[in-house]
Amino acid sequence: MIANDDDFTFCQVGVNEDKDAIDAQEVVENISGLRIQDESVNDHDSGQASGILWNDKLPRTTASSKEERKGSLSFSVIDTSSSDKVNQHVSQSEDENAVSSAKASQGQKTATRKPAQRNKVPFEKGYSQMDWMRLTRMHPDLAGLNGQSNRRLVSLNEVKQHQNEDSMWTVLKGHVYNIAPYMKFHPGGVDMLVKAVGKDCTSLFNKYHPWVNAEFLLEKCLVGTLQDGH
Ligand code: HEM
Repeated sequence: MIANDDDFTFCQVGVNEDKDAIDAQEVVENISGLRIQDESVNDHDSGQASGILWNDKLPRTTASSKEERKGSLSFSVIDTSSSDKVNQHVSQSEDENAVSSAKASQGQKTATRKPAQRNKVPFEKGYSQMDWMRLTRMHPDLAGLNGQSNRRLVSLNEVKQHQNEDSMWTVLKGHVYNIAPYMKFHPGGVDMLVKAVGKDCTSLFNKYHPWVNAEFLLEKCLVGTLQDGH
């Protein structure tokens, strides 16, 4: 039954071991900060919530030092793919659940791994990711469209012209967003996000966090689609 134990290691947080798998899963889905790996929305949500919980106090570091730390891990996954995120989350919940039980099976590799240090900045009061989600629900025009359609084609030249306080446009994966409203909510900090303004930030975005579901996060900031060939 070791294999079964491994399958549900992170489900055991606060869960009676006698419960069957379905019960355990229900409980896990109700615990804030634990990830739910099958749904992109929840994936994104949990990534944010747990990220806030874990890393507020960590100092900001450069991308290269982040890589060094990752390289120093006994774990062989280096890139920041979604599966890496899953392991970080599992690792965290297992830490909280006294990993020191020292099971040595292969599936427990993640349990002994310390969560990677991250470059997150503490969010200001009122600027948590939950606050952002609330704002996206309540605000009538985050993109600043003033009635214009967000289905129009936008040239890169036009993107470059929007670099002021209220209107900061960027291109991400072919979509044009006004990220001005998101600035203070960005968990990586304003200083980082400001680098995206007026240009295509796709490669920067993918460098730091390819797992982030920006299509969902910035849905209400959509201004248009980047015109082919600018
Ligand atoms: C344009 C859309 C962007 C969105 C929606 C976005 C969103 C996010 C989110 C949700 C996180 C938290 C990730 C997590 O907890 O796993 C994050 C962290 C971060 N972001 Fe962004 N971001 C964007 C662009 C950028 C850009 C262009 C840069 C770099 C120039 C950047 C740098 C960072 C850094 C350094 C972190 C902290 C990384 C970490 O937690 O390890 N972001 N961002």
